[in-house]
Amino acid sequence: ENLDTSNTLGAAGSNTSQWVLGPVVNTYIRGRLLGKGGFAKCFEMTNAKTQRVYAGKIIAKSTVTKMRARQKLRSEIQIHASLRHPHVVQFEHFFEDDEYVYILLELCDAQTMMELVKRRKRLTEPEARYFMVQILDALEYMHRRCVIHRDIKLGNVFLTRDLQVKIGDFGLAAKLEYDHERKKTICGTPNYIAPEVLSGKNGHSYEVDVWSVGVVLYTMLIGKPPFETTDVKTTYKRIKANIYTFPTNVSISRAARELIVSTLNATPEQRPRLSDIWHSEFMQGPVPRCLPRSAMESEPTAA
Ligand SMILES: COc1cc(C(=O)NC2CCN(C)CC2)ccc1Nc1cc2c(cn1)c(C)nn2-c1cc(Cl)cc(CCC(N)=O)c1
Repeated sequence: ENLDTSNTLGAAGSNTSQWVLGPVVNTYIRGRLLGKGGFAKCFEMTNAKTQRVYAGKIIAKSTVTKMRARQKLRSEIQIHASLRHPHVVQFEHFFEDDEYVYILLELCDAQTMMELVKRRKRLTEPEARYFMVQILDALEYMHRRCVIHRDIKLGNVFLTRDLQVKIGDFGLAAKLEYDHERKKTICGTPNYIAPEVLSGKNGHSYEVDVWSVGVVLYTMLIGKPPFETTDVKTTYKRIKANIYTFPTNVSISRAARELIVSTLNATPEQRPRLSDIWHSEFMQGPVPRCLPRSAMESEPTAA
């Protein structure tokens, strides 16, 4: 191989890729396709030497042609690479060659909370608290580092084999340069988008992640998102008008309802701060220390 110091892709077979990292050659075996998202395809990638398996997001440069999209990708990599936390997907490495950008990330064997909630229909309140603790932990860490995730949704809450939460996908994240900075724009459509992002009047900040936590909590307990409709425009109208209901056939505690209502406040300043959510009545309830693997399939029976 040309042992130059840049990360170049050695000439190898289609499923194996070699990167010459200065004197060290890293060979990765590309495995099965795990899924697609945005410009990326995600494969299992195994480091031939260490046998460690990663989630490798591979983006064809030919699809990321506009400066805006390239800047977004650079920003995702820059922000994600700067984070290290037990409940944030670990950013391992990133390489590029003439055709592709490769982002090696921590593999989460149990996929995301979207699959879990789909399979279970809805979660119990103790289970929701178990996940909320880890999501709040990760978000407090990000906010302390002036990072807003801006796309917190079930599909971005990844789960390890032992059902530990790992927040991923920093494709819509933003780093604030100073504390009271208000972001004016966001390119891309967050699923659980906050009203102030839609109106764009006075910018948005950390409160958008609190809004999304409310949407995640509602979705875990009810089984579907509060503003979901068949078409995006109607969903946006409901978000702007703050129209959502608690279905009568699903019973949730008053404390859960109160926490959801407080986080889904149309006025960002009136929402609780992340630190306030810890002291909400809902979060004082019992929190399982861990969840049995069977929670992926059925409601844990009271031990
Ligand atoms: C073993 O680990 C996984 C397995 C699967 C899986 O079984 N996917 C099946 C593959 C077969 N098809 C038919 C159904 C889904 C899916 C995800 C896994 N793990 C897994 C996937 C991961 C990550 C960590 N860990 C990270 C970080 N980013 N991504 C990532 C990245 C992209 Cl671009 C797209 C997707 C899929 C959509 C989604 N949000 O889940 C995921």
